[in-house]
Amino acid sequence: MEHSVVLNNITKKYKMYDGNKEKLLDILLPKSYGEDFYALQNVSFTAEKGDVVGFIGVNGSGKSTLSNILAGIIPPTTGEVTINGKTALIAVNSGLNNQLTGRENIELKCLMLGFSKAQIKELEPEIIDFADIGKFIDQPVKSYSSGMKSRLGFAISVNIDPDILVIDEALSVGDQTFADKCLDKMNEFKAKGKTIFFISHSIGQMNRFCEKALWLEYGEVREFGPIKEVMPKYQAFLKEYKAMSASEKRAFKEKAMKKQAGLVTN
Ligand SMILES: Nc1ncnc2c1ncn2[C@@H]1O[C@H](COP(=O)(O)OP(=O)(O)OP(=O)(O)O)[C@@H](O)[C@H]1O
Repeated sequence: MEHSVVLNNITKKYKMYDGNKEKLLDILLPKSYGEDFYALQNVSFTAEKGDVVGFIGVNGSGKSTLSNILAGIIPPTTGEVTINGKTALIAVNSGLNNQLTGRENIELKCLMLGFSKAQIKELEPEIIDFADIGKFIDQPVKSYSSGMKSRLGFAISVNIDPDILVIDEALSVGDQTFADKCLDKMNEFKAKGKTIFFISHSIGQMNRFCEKALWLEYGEVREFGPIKEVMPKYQAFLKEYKAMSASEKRAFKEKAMKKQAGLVTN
């Protein structure tokens, strides 16, 4: 098997700001808390070429942070990331320059990836056709709806022929027709043996599309394995979590936040 992505002991640490989050921590952790916040802690896993991995976990567990690290958008604080191939991230509100028009964004992204002017000229109509956003292609991206941004982001990412595709909630905006078109393209990529990381709030979509699942719990890997084995455990956890009383939920969240603030290690 050929390794596509190897993550070794990845940690992503953020500094806490003076915003609501700090106030929330003040309420939950009145005694003391670190200034640091660990969005990811000691995350290690290997994905083989052709793996289709779903990231699962409750809100704030680190799925998008991990996607951004895989796509090279942000670096980890510590740990090693080995990526064999060209990665493309498809996410809502990510990777597009708001000041530039859609067409200029296409050109910029392609230039950054090392495409020649001639290659860009050839690719551009395909991307514009896939995005299907009409004359908005020559308007600045800041005037786009989130669905339009997602369409353009998806169109660019799938047409630059990446080896590794990271799809973060991109199908949750926009209409069903476009989502179906994207799913077709994703299945085409899967059939070609490309490596795919997929985040969706739809458990059905994850079960249908992914072969493996990485379950993140407040920044740590709780399980990684075949989705058929991991998803039922995650769903059992969700059921248990939903059945908790308000005080049990609070205790669970408090423990997680202390962990993420680096105050407890287990
Ligand atoms: N730039 C940042 N500065 C500080 N904290 C951040 C930053 N980005 C993310 N975080 C925090 O890191 C944690 C993980 O966030 P992330 O967006 O990766 O989670 P997620 O699993 O994708 O959540 P969701 O399902 O809600 O999208 C969250 O508590 C979030 O508030």
